[in-house]
Amino acid sequence: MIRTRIKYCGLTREDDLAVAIDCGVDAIGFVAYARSPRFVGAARAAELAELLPPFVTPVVLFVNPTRDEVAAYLDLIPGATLQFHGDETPAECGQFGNPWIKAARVAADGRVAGADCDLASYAARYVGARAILLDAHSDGFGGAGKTFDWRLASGPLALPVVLSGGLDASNVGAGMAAVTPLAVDVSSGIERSRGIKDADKMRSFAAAVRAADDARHRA
Ligand SMILES: O=C(O)c1ccccc1N[C@@H]1O[C@H](COP(=O)(O)O)[C@@H](O)[C@H]1O
Repeated sequence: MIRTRIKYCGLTREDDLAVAIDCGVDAIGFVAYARSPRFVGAARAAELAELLPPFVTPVVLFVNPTRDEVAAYLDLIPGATLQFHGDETPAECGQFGNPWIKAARVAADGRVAGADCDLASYAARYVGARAILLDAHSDGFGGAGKTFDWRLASGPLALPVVLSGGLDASNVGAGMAAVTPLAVDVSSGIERSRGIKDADKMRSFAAAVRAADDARHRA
């Protein structure tokens, strides 16, 4: 039985990274969106990525970047997976040759914000992605700590699902039961303040994911 992968996103500090690694996470996200309070520049992201052990994937998160912005991160972290949260086209996401993930901002009516289609059509459109990341529609482009109606994501999609948006230790098990994602991704729910992670919350979140996996395997 495959265990649910865990990605912690928006890390900015070495101490937080050490705890995340100790939690056994599979991926760490660095935010390359300059308007985010979790923003880290390419050099700082590379410094942090250097500390990752083998088999923990660095992910760099963009919102409508220029080609040069992405290239600046890839120069320093060539093996990074790219995560796109804006209105990037499939061709724009795929042009770097790196693995990439496309975020869908799910609105209350099941439509994908900025795309005027439902989730199934959106996933089919981005079929070159490694996965579709589901986040709640919010005023910004994501990372708002807001959940969406998980029932909207219970049907089959053309891509593996990364469940995200307002997850924390108290609700991630329910989200996993509703969506059966490949992975879960969290930022706000493991923070003390924007960009500053909380060790206890990181540990509780990982434990909650493991407990939900164990419960599913026993059922
Ligand atoms: O983290 C940010 O500031 C951010 C900015 C712009 C787009 C996405 C962003 N974060 C990602 O959003 C999801 C959900 O985050 P949360 O757990 O609800 O805070 C996650 O993938 C973040 O990495």
